[in-house]
Amino acid sequence: MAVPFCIGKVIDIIYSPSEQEKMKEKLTTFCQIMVGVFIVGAVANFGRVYLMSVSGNRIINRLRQTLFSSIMRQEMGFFDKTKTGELVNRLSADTTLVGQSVTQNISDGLRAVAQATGGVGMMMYVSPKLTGIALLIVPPVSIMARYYGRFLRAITKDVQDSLANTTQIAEEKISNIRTVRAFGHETTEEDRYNTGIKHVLDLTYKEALMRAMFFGSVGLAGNCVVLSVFYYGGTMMTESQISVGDLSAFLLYAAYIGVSLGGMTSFYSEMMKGLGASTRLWELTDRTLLYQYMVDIIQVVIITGRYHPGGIPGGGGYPGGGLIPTSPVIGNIEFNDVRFIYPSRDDVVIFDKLSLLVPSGSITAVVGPSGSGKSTVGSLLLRYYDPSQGSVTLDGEDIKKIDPTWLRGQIGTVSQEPVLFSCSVRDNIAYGSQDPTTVTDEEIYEAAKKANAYHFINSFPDKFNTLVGERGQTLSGGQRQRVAIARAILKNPKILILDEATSALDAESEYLVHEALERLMVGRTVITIAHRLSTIKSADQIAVIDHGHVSEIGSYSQLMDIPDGLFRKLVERQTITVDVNGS
Ligand SMILES: Nc1ncnc2c1ncn2[C@@H]1O[C@H](COP(=O)(O)OP(=O)(O)OP(=O)(O)O)[C@@H](O)[C@H]1O
Repeated sequence: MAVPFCIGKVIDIIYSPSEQEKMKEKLTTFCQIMVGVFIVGAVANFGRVYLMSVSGNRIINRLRQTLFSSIMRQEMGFFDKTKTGELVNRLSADTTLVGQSVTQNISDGLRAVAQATGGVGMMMYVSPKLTGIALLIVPPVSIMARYYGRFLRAITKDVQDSLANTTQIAEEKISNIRTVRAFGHETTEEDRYNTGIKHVLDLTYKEALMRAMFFGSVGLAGNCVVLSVFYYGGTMMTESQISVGDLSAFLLYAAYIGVSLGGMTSFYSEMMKGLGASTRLWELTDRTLLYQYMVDIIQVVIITGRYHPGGIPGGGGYPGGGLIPTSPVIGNIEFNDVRFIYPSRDDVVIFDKLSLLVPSGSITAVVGPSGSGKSTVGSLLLRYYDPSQGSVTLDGEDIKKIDPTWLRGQIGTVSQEPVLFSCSVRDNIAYGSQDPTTVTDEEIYEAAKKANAYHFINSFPDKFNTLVGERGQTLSGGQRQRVAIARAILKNPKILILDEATSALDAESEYLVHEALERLMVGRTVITIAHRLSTIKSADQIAVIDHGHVSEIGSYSQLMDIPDGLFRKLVERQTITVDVNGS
């Protein structure tokens, strides 16, 4: 801010009637001062750019961490409603936009504000009268900025929402490219994506129009002010109210302010964009951090009568907190008059007064028509969801009171379509352990052997280091199942939930999977959602779920003896599959 002042002084020195030597001396002093000012300015600029970039990037980093950890802690109902692509977009695009607002923008904006404030101060010092004229720009620009800011904030929110939508389309279709291709819908999907992107483009056209109008108007207002200053300043100089040096300095300050006004305008618009984009981010982070946290804490206090500082139960999906039973798990599970409705579909009652006792160490086969709620039994036991009425108990303790992480640590699952992560076979098996980094190779091999997976893994060129591709798609269905079984074996849980694959594996694969499962089931409490007659026959009890409750329960022969029984009908209709070997 010293530069225009110094230049003004230099001009006055040049125009002042004094001796040449004295003038030279004064000039040298001023130039020396200016060199000093430039050096200080350069160092300050370096510090500003470097520190603001570093701190800004740290803010983005922290924002991403908070958002991801918030997503990880949401309840299952949230994931039923929210799409993956949208969340990925929030994590990448929205955080970047908010990040840009705080990095580059705050730094440039603060600089512009400081420059404008300093400039006005210096102008006041040089000529209060002319400053009064220059400041006439403030009211119209403020009014415009207010409306423009509101508009920009709203439209940025819309743009980010639309972008999240299109990312969602892309993510879903890319990750399921096989299905898209099998149905020959590549062009349909392209069109759908293009429609989404076109919507984003249309919104940005609107934004561009407003932005152009705003910038144009502010520029015009600025130029009018400069013109007025020229006019009045010129008049004042002819009347000797101001020196030529002061007028030059004043005009330079006005130019400085013009530049910083431009900076402030883009600072303001980027800030509004950042605020628009951040709306959804805060919604997501606050959802857990405040609302869910409070709800869960209150829930724990009501249920357990105690306050658990880390105590956020897992009905909300939140890991950690709740009671950790000190006695070893026996494995008695009981569903008592459970009523359950999925949060994302609140008009359909899935269970009403469902009661089921699963004794420790026994195998219970859950059967029933498709959509009757067999898999939901497992979801309730894992506390992905909580019943709205009734309770699920483990060894007599309501699982709502128990620390969900601990609870899930006692339960192993092998689902119909086991999901593997896109890492090595080894890492996928090690994922079964509470701390995958401490698992030894021997433990991995042992688990793979028990799961009948050792030989096929060793036949791969990279053996246990073979990468399985996204969701394990480079493995066959039977191989995926056996890796999932190895993972469950490594976990060594007291309780097992098996969701039998409905799609038939070939005889060899079927045999190997079946044998591995039999080995896995020994000495554990097992709930198996069974589709094959052989699994059902080997169960200690069979529970038939129909119309939201257990309609029949007993052994295979007991249920087959019920003349008009549902189980008998299911077997006769061959809804339950007879295995390849005829059992
Ligand atoms: N996350 C969810 N949100 C809303 N409704 C759901 C959800 N998951 C399942 N449902 C519904 O709940 C009902 C029971 O589903 P569930 O998967 O438990 O049935 P199932 O007996 O295991 O079916 P299948 O034998 O066909 O696998 C179905 O009507 C299903 O549409």
